[in-house]
Amino acid sequence: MTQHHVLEGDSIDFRYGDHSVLTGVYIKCETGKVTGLLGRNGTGKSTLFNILFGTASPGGGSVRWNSKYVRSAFRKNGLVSYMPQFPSIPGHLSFKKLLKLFGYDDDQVEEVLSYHLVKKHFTTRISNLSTGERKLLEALLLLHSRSHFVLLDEPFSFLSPLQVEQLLPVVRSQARTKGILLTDHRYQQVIDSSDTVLLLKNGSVHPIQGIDGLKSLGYIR
Ligand SMILES: Nc1ncnc2c1ncn2[C@@H]1O[C@H](COP(=O)(O)OP(=O)(O)OP(=O)(O)O)[C@@H](O)[C@H]1O
Repeated sequence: MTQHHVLEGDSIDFRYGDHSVLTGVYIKCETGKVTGLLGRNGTGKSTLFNILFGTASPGGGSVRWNSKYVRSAFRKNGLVSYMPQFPSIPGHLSFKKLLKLFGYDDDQVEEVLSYHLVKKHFTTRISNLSTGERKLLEALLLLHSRSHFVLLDEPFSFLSPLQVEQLLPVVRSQARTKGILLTDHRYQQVIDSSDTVLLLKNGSVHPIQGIDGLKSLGYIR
């Protein structure tokens, strides 16, 4: 049986100069679950992801893995993978070379090769793909990593409706063994794919129950 893991951000404060972005935020991500984070533009979702990943330091509060303080989560092998908002995989590589670079074993390579897009573009230079194709390949790459946690910043943006339909079941199936935290402006897809939905508003995180919850907090009309 797979061990249960929990990644938490607790009492997180973050500011850029005079601009307070996050105040006393608590967020939890656990293996076996998808946590969806919603929020309007500029509310601090990417900032929070960077703090959990360890590439930004909060002014206050802490990040914990299984109740133990963790300073730079990205430095811990196999702990957390992070897909930033904009495609970040190096353009001069092929997906095949990328898998080798990431140390994927034969089983992982076989898993990702089951996707039509991966098979079709296995040896294509990443720079020769469309933004949507790059984004989908990157999401598939991270979702099949051996990390306990996967953070996906806007995985559905740039994707066509069909690509979104392809990605959703992968998110769900990979959450059987991983903890997935995702944020996206396609709120219906976030609601559909998440076990827990949170809204970041005015620097704080609020638990949300479906569309009505989003309406009552003014995220949608
Ligand atoms: N380097 C920076 N210097 C100053 N302010 C910044 C910097 N980066 C981001 N901000 C501000 O911090 C706030 C949070 O930004 P962040 O990118 O985390 O928001 P977001 O919720 O991810 O937005 P979006 O949905 O548009 O991607 C915004 O108001 C933004 O203007």
